[in-house]
Amino acid sequence: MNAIELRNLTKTYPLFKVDNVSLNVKQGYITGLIGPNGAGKSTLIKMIIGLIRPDSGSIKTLGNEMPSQEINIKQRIGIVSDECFYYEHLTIREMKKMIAPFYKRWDEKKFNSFLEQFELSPKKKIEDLSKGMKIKFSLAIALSHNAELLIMDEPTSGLDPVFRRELLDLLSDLIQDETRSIIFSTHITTDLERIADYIAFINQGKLVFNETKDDVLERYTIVKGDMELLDSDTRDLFIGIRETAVGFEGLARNKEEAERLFGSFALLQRPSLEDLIYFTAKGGRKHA
Ligand SMILES: Nc1ncnc2c1ncn2[C@@H]1O[C@H](COP(=O)(O)OP(=O)(O)OP(=O)(O)O)[C@@H](O)[C@H]1O
Repeated sequence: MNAIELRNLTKTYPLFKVDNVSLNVKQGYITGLIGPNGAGKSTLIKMIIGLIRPDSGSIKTLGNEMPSQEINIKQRIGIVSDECFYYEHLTIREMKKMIAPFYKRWDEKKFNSFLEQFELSPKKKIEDLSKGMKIKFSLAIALSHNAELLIMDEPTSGLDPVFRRELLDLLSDLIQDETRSIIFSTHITTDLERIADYIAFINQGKLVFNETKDDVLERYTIVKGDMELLDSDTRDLFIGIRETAVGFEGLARNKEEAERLFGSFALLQRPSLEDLIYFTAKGGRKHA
């Protein structure tokens, strides 16, 4: 089952295009959305939550089509973002009073207990909340109406390390019953290394891959070696290469082929998600 199904999604801006993206977000798992600055992550998320309309393509969320079944979808999803969708001059309590009646499955007790857990005073005005507090507030709202799908745009970027770790634990607990799903865009790739099951990688508006984290980190490899190992044939294996006075370091698209080509002459290491973004962006820029 898929929590989200994107088919041939396209959105064209004067200087940028989300280009024919098809992507399944699996139900019961955490999918991390990664990519360099300006890759199109927020644009994609905004299309999923109905803030902007695609030029073409289709979006199905929890089995319902956007935009025709948007109201039904909004009942069942939670959106977490530091972009404020609230009235700044209201207090947390006043804002909650406006939001809660919209949700059929609103749980007041749960909301109050999240406010306590997140150390948010209901008397505080939205405009006086820090970036991290705004994320905590939108998280409390999202978790208090039993959302089946959480859509999170950089939820951990404004959080201190202690709460960030707590949030990641909370998200891991949430998906344990396998009915809930989370899509989570972030630049803090170590968060995804900790909790994501799937990684969807976007670069320059195109989907590069959407696979399990383990498959991704197994398939690619970092290669470190002397410059004389690089010729026109071996260079083809690399998505991106960083050359220095003493040698090179690159991301190879196929670990087995790198092992066959370089044998014991180079050092092969498991990449991090950050390596994937760094070398893909670097490779793209070099050949642009
Ligand atoms: N309303 C708009 N009009 C024109 N261009 C836009 C608009 N919104 C976004 N863009 C452009 O679309 C591109 C993708 O932006 P987007 O915010 O989706 O990227 P992102 O992957 O979320 O980046 P970041 O990691 O920096 O947040 C950027 O080049 C941006 O300038």
